[in-house]
Amino acid sequence: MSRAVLSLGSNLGDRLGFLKSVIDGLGEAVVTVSSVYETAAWGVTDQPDFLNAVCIVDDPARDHWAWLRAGQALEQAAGRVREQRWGPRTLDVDVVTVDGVTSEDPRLLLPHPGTPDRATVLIPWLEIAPDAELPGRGPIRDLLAALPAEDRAGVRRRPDLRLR
Ligand SMILES: Nc1ncnc2c1ncn2[C@@H]1O[C@H](COP(=O)(O)OP(=O)(O)OP(=O)(O)O)[C@@H](O)[C@H]1O
Ligand SMILES: Nc1nc2c(c(=O)[nH]1)N=C(CO)CN2
Repeated sequence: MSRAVLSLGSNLGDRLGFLKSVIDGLGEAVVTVSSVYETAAWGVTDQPDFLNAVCIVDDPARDHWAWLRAGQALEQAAGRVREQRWGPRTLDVDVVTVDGVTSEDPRLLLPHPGTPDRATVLIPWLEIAPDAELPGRGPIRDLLAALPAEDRAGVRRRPDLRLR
């Protein structure tokens, strides 16, 4: 299967540049890119704001593992150092869904299990795919509506920042 939803995040260094490196690096595989959002950190809240975005990618030559590897290679290229769980990072690329694939392998959980709880993923994804459903969980607009209002309020669109 070839079509995937990727979530991008950065809260260290050249945040916009790191998000752009994903769009540039994946090149023609990128179908749709959301706006950039400035978001309050969840998980570990005592860290700088993130820039987050979501993109839809499609490449018949790539399976779900290839999307994970592509994301990890881009994280490496951005100089990402794995330190604290949910801590600051130059670039995070999560595979949110891959069409037709569910996986319980801890190296690649699909759909990404954090998705229903993360306004930082659901808001940009809803922007580019208003009718999207999270496999097994229903429409993403319903998942977003079920989140606390303060989670949604922490995600602010930045129309002045563009990925392409
Ligand atoms: N759907 C997925 N997308 C990306 N990585 C995944 C996925 N499922 C499992 N992983 C695994 O998660 C591991 C840790 O990823 P990472 O350090 O980016 O976690 P995190 O971003 O801190 O937390 P979270 O995964 O909750 O967003 C990776 O080594 C990867 O193999
Ligand atoms: N706002 C926001 N907070 C986070 C994010 C993120 O992408 N955006 N990613 C994390 C680890 O994956 C931890 N916290």
